[in-house]
This record gives sequence, C-alpha cells and structure tokens, in this order.
Amino acid sequence: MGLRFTVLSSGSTGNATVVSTDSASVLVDVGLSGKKIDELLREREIAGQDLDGIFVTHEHSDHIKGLGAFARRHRLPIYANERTWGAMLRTIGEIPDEQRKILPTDSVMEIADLRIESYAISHDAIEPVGYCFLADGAKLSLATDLGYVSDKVMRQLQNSDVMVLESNHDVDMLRMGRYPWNIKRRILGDTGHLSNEAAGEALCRLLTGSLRRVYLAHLSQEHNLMDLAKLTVNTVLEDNGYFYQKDEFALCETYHDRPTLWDVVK
Ligand SMILES: Nc1ccn([C@@H]2O[C@@H]3COP(=O)(O)O[C@H]3[C@H]2O)c(=O)n1
Repeated sequence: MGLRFTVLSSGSTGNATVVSTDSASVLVDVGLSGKKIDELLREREIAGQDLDGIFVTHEHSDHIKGLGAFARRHRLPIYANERTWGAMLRTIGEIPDEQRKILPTDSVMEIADLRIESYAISHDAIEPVGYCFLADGAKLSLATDLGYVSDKVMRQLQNSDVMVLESNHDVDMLRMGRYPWNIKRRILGDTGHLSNEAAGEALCRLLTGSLRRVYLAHLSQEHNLMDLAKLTVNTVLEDNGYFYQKDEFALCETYHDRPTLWDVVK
C-alpha cells in the first residue's frame, strides 16, 4: 500500500499521528493519554507494540501528555533531540535507557523502508522540530506549531505529495477573543502558531510541485472554524493567482476529537 498516515488527533487538546509503510510504523507525538492513544490505534487496527518508535516534535503537553506511559507500556523507542529530552524528562517520568534515542535536529534516519527527516521550526519550545517521511517515492510532511515558515523550512517542504499544515487561527477572531494580550502576542509572533492567512501564503509557494493534498491542522477551538480556515486559505491562493481543479489538489480536515481516515500518500 505504500506510505500512509492517519492524524489521530490535532489541536491544543492533543496531537498524535501514525505514519506507516508495509514494513514500518511510527507515531509522531503522544499528546493524548496513553489509554486514549491505544483506543484510537485499535480503531485503526494497529497494536501499540507493533509500532517501531515514537518521534517527538517538542515538549509542550499537547504533544507529550501520554508519551511516558504509552512508551513504557509498549517498550517503544522515543526519538527526540537532546534538548527536547532534557525539557521533557521530568514530565514523562522514567524511561529505560534502551528506549531513549537522540535524533539531532536536521538529521535523517531510516526504519526499514521509511526515511525520516527532522527539521528545525520556529516555536516557543526548547528545540522544536517538524518531520518529513519518505517511502516508495512519496513524501509526507508534517508542519505544525510554527510561528512562521522560514525559507529553510520552505525548502524542506518542497516536493511533498501530502502535507499536514498548521492553520491555527483566524487573526481577527484571535485579536477579538478572550485570551490575555500577552498570549495573543505569543500566538501571533514568530515563535507562535501559523494563522489561516500564513498557511495560505505558505501554500502559494508549495503548490507548484507535486502537492496533492493538504490537511489543515492544529486549529484553535477558540479562534477558528474549519470552513473559515479552508475559505481563507483558498482566498489567499486565488488572490495570488493559484486556481486548482478538485481532481488536482484538495484541502482536507483534521479533528481534535476523532482521527482522519487513512490517507495513502501516493
Ligand atoms: N496561556 C496560554 C494560552 C494558550 N496557549 C496556547 O496557544 C495555542 C493556540 O491555539 P489554541 O488551540 O487556541 O490553544 C492555544 C494554547 O495551546 C498557551 O500556550 N498559553
């Protein structure tokens, strides 16, 4: 079946994504309780112990809430950069040495036929990363929790077939919302979260290649709506002269309360 994935949950209440090939299966982040992740995996006919490892993007609780319990239960290796390990160790509890794997930022590794590339992103965590997954000539890129898309990130994301891209908030809804100003400033800043407009602007530079589907992700439940996110992204694309046919490209949804269907990347 080739490279495939399902976003189990996306948003500030918890993030987790499964990426699989016929020979490898990994989890990116464990932002829900270990018990809930097991339940969602079972629904997708995956057993926790069959995973080959867990890749961590950063130490915020919506990405590591169930990490320790889940990894211990299934004796899974956890991959993260050294500084993220330092930042999350106290939260996730004791992890046996053989399960602690250091994956430096901007490095590449392989598990069977699955190539995993980590890349630095701008977010207010100690050393946050995104991941690209490549197998069978297909490329899936995960890009959430980033304040802006740097030229370096843009180069990393080039030639993706499918992307999971943050579209966190509508700027006006956030400005008018109930968060304190210092939090709003943080979310809007360079180490915060991508707005719907920013996601659209990033796509203007990415839509030229092989990109077939983009899953809008990490939507704020306070300051966004899926229909608004899609409309804004589409408007930015059209304003910049990017029109697409439905059979060429699609904007897809992720959810905070249920998984996406399996997507076979190519
Ligand atoms: N005091 C706060 C309030 C919010 N936040 C995070 O920024 C996120 C933006 O998306 P959201 O879903 O609205 O949730 C916000 C918090 O995770 C935060 O980190 N600290």
